[in-house]
Amino acid sequence: MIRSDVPGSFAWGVFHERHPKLVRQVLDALPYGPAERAAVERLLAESTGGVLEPPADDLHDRAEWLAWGDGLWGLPWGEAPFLWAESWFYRRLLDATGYFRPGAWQGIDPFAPMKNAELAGAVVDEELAALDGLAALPDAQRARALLTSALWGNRADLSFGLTAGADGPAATDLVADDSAQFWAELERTRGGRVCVVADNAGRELLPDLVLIDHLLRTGLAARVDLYVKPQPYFVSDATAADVLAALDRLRAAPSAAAAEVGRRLWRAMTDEVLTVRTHSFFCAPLPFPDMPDDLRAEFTGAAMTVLKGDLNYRRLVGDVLRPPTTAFGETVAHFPSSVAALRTLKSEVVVGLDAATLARLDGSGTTWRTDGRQALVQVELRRENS
Ligand SMILES: O=P(O)(O)OC[C@H]1O[C@](O)(CO)[C@@H](O)[C@@H]1O
Repeated sequence: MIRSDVPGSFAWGVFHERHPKLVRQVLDALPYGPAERAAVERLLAESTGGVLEPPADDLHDRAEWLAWGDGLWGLPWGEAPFLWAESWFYRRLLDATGYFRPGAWQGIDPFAPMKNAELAGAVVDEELAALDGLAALPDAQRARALLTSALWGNRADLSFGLTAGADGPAATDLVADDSAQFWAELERTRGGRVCVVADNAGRELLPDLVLIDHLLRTGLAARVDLYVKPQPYFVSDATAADVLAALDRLRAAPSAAAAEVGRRLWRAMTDEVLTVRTHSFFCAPLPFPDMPDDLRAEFTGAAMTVLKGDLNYRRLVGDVLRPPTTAFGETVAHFPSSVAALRTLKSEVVVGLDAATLARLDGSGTTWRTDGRQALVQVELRRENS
């Protein structure tokens, strides 16, 4: 299990380098009062040098967190599993900013200013304008381009931008590519239900929505269930409000093709062909094998579940350091439907690489596991359910 108590490690850097910058951004972006500011600063101090204080009495989800943290309360933060500690950090940040408490800040997404700025950027118009050029392409070629955009859209993650620099690294490599299998399976199950577990809002969610429109428009999916977070999480993770903002951005885009995608998706939502769904599990500090039965039942029978992004990947294959040549299928046998992971590599976890690729990456002298320059499309089929 990865922990964040080794100075210099990636996980240590997330708590000791990334979170302080994030906290500054949050406090600069909204005029929180002294009580919220002090609570956020206390959280930063606790999470970088203190112990895990048990949840306060007034937390509405106190009982769940007490149970999830059983055996961890009172330990230094770095001794908790990395994914657990990150998840608790974001839960506590919402508490500190008053997100759940009656008052002026209730329901205010502390990351909204960053998400809004990203969505408003001129670069988004440029990205959407590219859709006009894709319209004339044959379906298969357009499909490839849309999958690629959804995949690399994961690089636009705002949290990642905090350490990667404004432009981020260049997209250079696909370390595993099951995309042919992805399209072949969707063709085989044509007309089925596809689940998409979203990751980030803004520049990742836009290409995700365009891909969903393609699946619906071409009949590869008759229905799509789009899963988002029930509350702000990991900085840029998409909530239902972010889906609506992205839909508006598409509908109002100068690009005719993008605006048409927005209108089609709007209709798809009103017709319940596209449903936006959520579940408290998506903000729980748990891996997918521990998902509750009601959510498991929703994925069961889907023709395919597409899991976007790094965090979903960690929850899917486990936040542990396995030999990277471990078969992907071995790590996702717990999942109730066929799965496709679309992810750029932004944490140390990776499986399903072939030995030659691994040797090349290890010999490259780069921080390939975490620098976001590599991406993967990994598919595992569960045919008895489709
Ligand atoms: O947005 P993504 O692709 O899930 O990536 C978020 C990643 O950023 C990190 O939070 C690092 O801060 C990783 O722990 C996490 O996997």
